[in-house]
Amino acid sequence: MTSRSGALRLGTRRSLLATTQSQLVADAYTERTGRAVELVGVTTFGDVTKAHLAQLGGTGVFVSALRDKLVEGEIDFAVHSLKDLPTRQDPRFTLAALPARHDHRDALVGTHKFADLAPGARVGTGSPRRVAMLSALRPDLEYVAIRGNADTRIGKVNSGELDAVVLASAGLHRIGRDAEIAQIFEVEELLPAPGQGALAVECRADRADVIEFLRVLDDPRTRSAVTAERALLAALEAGCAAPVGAFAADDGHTLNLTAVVVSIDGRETVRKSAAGSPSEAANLGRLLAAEMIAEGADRLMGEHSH
Ligand SMILES: NCc1[nH]cc(CCC(=O)O)c1CC(=O)O
Repeated sequence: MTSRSGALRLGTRRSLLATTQSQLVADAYTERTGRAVELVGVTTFGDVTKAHLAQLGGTGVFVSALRDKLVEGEIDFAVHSLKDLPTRQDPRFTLAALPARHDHRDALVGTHKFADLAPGARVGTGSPRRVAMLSALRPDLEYVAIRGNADTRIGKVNSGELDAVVLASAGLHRIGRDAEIAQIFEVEELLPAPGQGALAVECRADRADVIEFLRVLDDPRTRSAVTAERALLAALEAGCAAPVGAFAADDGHTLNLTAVVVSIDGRETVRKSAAGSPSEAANLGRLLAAEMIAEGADRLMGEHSH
């Protein structure tokens, strides 16, 4: 509450996805509390050097620039894509709210559905997880590593350089590009990244006042689901580039978690599900990870672990 107007200051990167996500959270906060939120643009090193860093394990660059502003007291909170946040908790910060997740799935952008792509068609994605799982379904397609924001990626389809690209459905909806979706993959076909589609509202752990204000944005069922997904990812000791998919859903009574680890060529898979109490979400994730490791999941991850 340190802006002159008394509004909470929300620091945001300047990309279209980041500003849209921040505005969504700001609007939800204002709607629920009647209080204003002031958006503060933060230019990060990662934004200046464009897409390259984001692929070189550089998502941390985006996160840490906003965290620096939290530490300096220039902003009160920040909104991240949860799947870009490292699973290792930094004790200086807390996830004050995990708003309701609306779509966790991956989407195919292009003119054809996945099954209708011609053999040899070129499908763009920068994610080893997506390549591994899609290769298992369609080993006859060519998977092309691509970088950059959604706009750049979709541009490669419109220019004819690629036949399709795979992106998170949630991001496409948020930036208003959902009309270009040819197909949404169900989790039986393509398990999303842990935390995909969820937003993380982060503030300093020592700001009890801000934590209290932001609590209204938290959705307990989303929190238990993504807690299980991220505990599993952490227990697998998988790096952000590892071919790990996970999805959990909390119906209010039971938390169901499904996870998969795929070898990079898509030929070998360890896929398992477990159910438990939402209050034991982290334990459920760790338990399932241990079972998957016992079945060889760590060997499949190979060079992509850590
Ligand atoms: N890794 C980049 C990233 N981080 C969050 C999203 C989309 C929104 C989300 O998953 O919450 C994306 C793009 C994508 O994977 O298509």
